[in-house]
Amino acid sequence: MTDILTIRRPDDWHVHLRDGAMLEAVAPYTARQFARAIVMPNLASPVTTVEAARAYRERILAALPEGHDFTPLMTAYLTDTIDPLELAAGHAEGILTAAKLYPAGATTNSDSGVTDIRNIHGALEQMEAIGMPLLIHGEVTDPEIDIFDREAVFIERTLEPLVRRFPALKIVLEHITTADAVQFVESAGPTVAATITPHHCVINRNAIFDRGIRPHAYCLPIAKREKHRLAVRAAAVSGSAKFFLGTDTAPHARGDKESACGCAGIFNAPFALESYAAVFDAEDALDRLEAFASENGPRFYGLPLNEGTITLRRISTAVPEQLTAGGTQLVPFQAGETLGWTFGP
Ligand SMILES: NC(=O)N[C@@H](CC(=O)O)C(=O)O
Ligand SMILES: [Zn+2]
Ligand SMILES: [Zn+2]
Repeated sequence: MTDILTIRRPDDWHVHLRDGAMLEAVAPYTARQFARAIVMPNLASPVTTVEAARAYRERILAALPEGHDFTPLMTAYLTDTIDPLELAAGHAEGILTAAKLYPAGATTNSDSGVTDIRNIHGALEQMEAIGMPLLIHGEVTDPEIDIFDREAVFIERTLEPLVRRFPALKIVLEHITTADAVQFVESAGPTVAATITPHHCVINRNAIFDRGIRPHAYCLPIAKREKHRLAVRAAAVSGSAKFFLGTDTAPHARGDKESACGCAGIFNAPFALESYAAVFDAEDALDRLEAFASENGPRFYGLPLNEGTITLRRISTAVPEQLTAGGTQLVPFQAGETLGWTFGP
């Protein structure tokens, strides 16, 4: 039995660091466990320009603890009117690592997102030409489509045609939640990959309605039925280079979650590696955690692997019921549970 697991320093390929007081409250958690993170651009005022990304990166760096060793990798928020040359300039300068497609209305702060994929064909052509990855929140927004089917229908209606039209475009289907997504990514060519969250490996949709309504288990894409959780979890631990770590840590203040119209998002940054380690351990796949957490992502993005290591020890960690930072109350994923692993440098 493995009790001490030392792996190359990992990265988080999907995080929401927010802004202002919330940024200061949450950034240290991600910086504690990860060397780099792909930072989502869905701020209240979305990050749509190189200047906005540069300024946001500065605010993130200013929010980090003294002596940190963390690099935020910035993304641009695609809109119907995004300028392809802005993306190219930001990518060439090393400010914009990737660009993010939010179908308008699909999730938190997506109102300025894309209303019709044809509106960004010019941007996608540009990105394909320069090797800039496209990151996708893959859900249709058609209100006729059942919320539990929105990812599968997006794959069929939008993603399949997109991959055919832009065969060289690097695409990351973010936070996959269905067997359909796993199957699509596995059967696609090497330009298509996916991130997997800890929560979609751990909970199915029953968790949202466990003896009452559970706002802290609500996120988008919403957790699906058990067979989908098992497929996503199997993909994460499979060893396939197409799947890598992206927590989708998405903090909202406790009061905004526990509300008549609660916000979507699960805050898992504080114990993300402990959560993933428990999953890989239960699947007898601890030997594959390093590839998932530290190798597959940078290889797909074409970035160097990190130097240095982190260590996970088989020592239990009690996840607190609540965390308070700078007056903000946050409920972490798996609050009140005990995880079998502890992260350390
Ligand atoms: N995942 C979520 O439920 N919420 C994210 C947005 C997103 O990643 O879709 C957020 O920004 O709150
Ligand atoms: Zn999303
Ligand atoms: Zn997200």
